[in-house]
Amino acid sequence: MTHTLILLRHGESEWNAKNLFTGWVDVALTDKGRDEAVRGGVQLKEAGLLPDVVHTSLQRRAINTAALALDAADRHWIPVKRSWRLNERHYGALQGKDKKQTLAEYGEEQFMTWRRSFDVPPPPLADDDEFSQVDDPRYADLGDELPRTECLKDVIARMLPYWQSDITADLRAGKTVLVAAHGNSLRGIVKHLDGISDDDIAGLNIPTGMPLVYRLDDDLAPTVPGGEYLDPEAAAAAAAAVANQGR
Ligand SMILES: O=C(O)[C@@H](CO)OP(=O)(O)O
Repeated sequence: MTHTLILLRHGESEWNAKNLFTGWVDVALTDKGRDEAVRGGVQLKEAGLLPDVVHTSLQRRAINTAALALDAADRHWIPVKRSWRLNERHYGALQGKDKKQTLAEYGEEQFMTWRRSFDVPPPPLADDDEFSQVDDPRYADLGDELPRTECLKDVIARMLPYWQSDITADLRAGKTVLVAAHGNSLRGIVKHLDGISDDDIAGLNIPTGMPLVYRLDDDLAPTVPGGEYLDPEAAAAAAAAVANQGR
């Protein structure tokens, strides 16, 4: 039996458009981002890929992307499950900072270490920072698990328990599963699925609003490594633009 998993990064957010490090800051989609989400849903419908269940983060850019895409695919009625474990990587003290200015101030090596190294997190965000989540009611139950910064390794460590408990359960039950999440939480899922090395994952970027489809075998291993974008050319160009942010 083949299992179908669809990964969808949210459409362009207001801070993507402004080129700011975002992380756990709960910014909205832009008009372009909403259009991307609708287009992603139309593509799913045209390809006959109809989700039976959707998993999202607790952040409005992913939540609203899922709603818009599913509405466009006539699947707005399916069950929704949400978890903070699918949130974007917490970007620590970089949250709210301009990517171009950060590159100019700290140089290429430090900038790329913070953006794409596997195990070096940015400096932690202070609890009294305007972009902190310490008083956010949606994370009130997290206690000591509430991050102040994360590297990709940390994201994978907090994402995998949810992958194993909830997402794989739906896949094994034969459901077509949509995961609407974020650039770095989805990079974590892709790294896990494709067995990408800690070094090589630095070169993988996920574009906004473009469904990435994985067909998985009984061991939940991809039958096509890397999965398949429904519009591969547009996805490659958009992923290159993500890689070049700050330049
Ligand atoms: O700012 C962020 O939270 C992420 C995703 O937009 O950026 P980056 O691609 O630089 O990790």
